[in-house]
Amino acid sequence: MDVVTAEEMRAFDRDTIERLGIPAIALMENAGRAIAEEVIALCRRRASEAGVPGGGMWGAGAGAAGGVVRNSEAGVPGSELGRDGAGVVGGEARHVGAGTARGGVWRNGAGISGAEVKWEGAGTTGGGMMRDGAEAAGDVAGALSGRGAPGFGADAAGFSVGGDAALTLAGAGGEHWLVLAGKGNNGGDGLAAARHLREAGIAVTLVYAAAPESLAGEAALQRDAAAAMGIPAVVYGKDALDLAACSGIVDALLGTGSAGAPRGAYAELIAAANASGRAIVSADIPSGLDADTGETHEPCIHASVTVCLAFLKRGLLQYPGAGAAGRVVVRSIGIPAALAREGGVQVSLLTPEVLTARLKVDLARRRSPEGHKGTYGHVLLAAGSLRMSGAGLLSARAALRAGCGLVTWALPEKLLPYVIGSVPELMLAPVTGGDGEWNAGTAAEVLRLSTSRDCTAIGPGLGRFEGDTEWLRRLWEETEGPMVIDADALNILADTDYRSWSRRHPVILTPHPGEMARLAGISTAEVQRDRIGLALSYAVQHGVILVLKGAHTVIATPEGLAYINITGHPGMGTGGAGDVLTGIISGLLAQGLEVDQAAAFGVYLHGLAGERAARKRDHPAALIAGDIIEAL
Ligand SMILES: NC(=O)C1=CN([C@@H]2O[C@H](COP(=O)(O)OP(=O)(O)OC[C@H]3O[C@@H](n4cnc5c(N)ncnc54)[C@H](O)[C@@H]3O)[C@@H](O)[C@H]2O)[C@H](O)CC1
Ligand SMILES: [K+]
Repeated sequence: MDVVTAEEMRAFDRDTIERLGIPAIALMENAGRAIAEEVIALCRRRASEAGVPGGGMWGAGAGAAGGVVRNSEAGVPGSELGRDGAGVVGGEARHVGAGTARGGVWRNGAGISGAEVKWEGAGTTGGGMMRDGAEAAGDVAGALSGRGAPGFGADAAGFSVGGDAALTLAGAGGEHWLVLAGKGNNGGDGLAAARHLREAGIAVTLVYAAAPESLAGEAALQRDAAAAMGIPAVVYGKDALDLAACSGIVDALLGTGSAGAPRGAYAELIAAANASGRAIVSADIPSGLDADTGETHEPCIHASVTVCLAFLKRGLLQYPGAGAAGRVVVRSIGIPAALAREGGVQVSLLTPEVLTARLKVDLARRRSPEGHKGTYGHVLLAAGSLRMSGAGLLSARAALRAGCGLVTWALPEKLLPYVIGSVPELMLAPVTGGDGEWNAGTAAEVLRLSTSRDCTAIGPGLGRFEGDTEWLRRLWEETEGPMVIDADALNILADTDYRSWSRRHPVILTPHPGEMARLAGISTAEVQRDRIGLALSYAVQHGVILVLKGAHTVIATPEGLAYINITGHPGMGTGGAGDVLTGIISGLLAQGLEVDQAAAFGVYLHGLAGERAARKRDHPAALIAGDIIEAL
């Protein structure tokens, strides 16, 4: 799945309209439908969670034709809102109960609109106007003939008609949604959605953030269509408004055209929507979110669901924005996905499909029946010190669990007696250093060890020592095979300009935000401000694979590509989890994966193992790094 910036989004929008000839209004209609479908899906989920039969919050029977539906459960008068000003003034909300007869061209079950209605079973196809929405979720033929829905056997001779299930909500009569509409196209999306919600029998009131006459282009067209349908509307600041007096809110205030912190009415509506306690469905992005960096301005919508249009936006994957979006659903609106590939989009969500199709990773990690430990490679690990011996053990064990054949752990000789037998599968290579700490004189020994290993990992529990920069430079320039640099080895790099160092084999750096801050010479807060942007620029400038750890780890490559991982668990914020990741990545490298494959797949597996390990604990806080290894 591609991940885009606001600018890329606008370019693909323009290309679709101008080159492919798809009218902008068509895209907006599709956006509106997608938003409405997700609102209806939320209503269904909410109703089923409330244990209300019939799929609707109030049950199919409650939707009496045109009747006033009171939703006593939520303490919110259902349809009275638009009638007597208990909530929203400015026109009456027309309440189309589920039972109200009205025509409507049915869409096929897949929810794909089309002029033709597909007749299941009868084998014939043809257009047709069908009865109202009461039977929408059921089977019209069955209802018409009074018999049950056609199954097999005696009833098979009849035919059935599927309805537009995605835009139908049993018990819709009790729902009343407010659509907060900005004056841009995000607002236009919301206005289009309002019509579809009305079609589903849901009462809707539009809340314009700006004077409706200030809308232009497609948004103005949507405004007029909504008015022509008699959808009630109020203007913020002119009409009385109580955002809590509804059953849900569509946030269509600001989208990718937003700049800076929300201002004026927009800011006030965002704050009021958050304060309402009502479920909020955001169009494209939560209003107040920076679509590129994930920065949340003050105020920013906290959505239950974000219906992201066409392509996933970078800001929805980066905290704090990722924490404001709720459940993110990416919906196609008619902009071809291929435009992202053709347009050179750099960032992908790290999914199994991306691992397979773009990184060519064999997720099954198939093994030859003739394989032996030599087949699966040999990791050299230069790590551990008297006070941090565990880091070496964790990395070494993780490499073995990741599937490599052999691991040699080079460690200060004084540690040896204490770790012998800790991991029987591990080979130990003591290097000289009397006091249990590393020293600059060990570079030659590590280099000698590296000549017969497939990759080298340096850093976990290493500590700092006199001459460590020159020590690392020798290893950087002279070790064979790919190298993984972590922990204190990263701090050594941060203290020097290593871009002058020569390197024949690729390098993976695995900093957490604090180590990244030191590497980039900025504050940790600045690192977190735009993780994707920073990781990409650093990886390209320094010619390394950069694994910027944290919630939604970013894997960036020297070629300017990035993958965003979303496996993992907050319980993984525990000492040693990074050492485990270093081991996993090294173990994959030893098995012959390329550096980008090993980094991305290693992060992905590390996160999955963390999720699995957390589930095994009574509380995820009890998760420790070793649990992650055992869950691989
Ligand atoms: N593929 C697409 O790009 C599609 C986009 N769609 C929707 O359109 C919006 C982007 O619309 P745009 O008109 O560019 O801007 P916005 O609607 O996001 O709002 C900008 C609007 O608000 C004013 N404004 C900007 N910043 C602020 C602020 N900080 N405070 C207050 N007001 C602000 C500004 O003056 C503009 O008037 C995209 O997100 C999609 O939802 C369609 O779906 C079609 C395809
Ligand atoms: K929005």
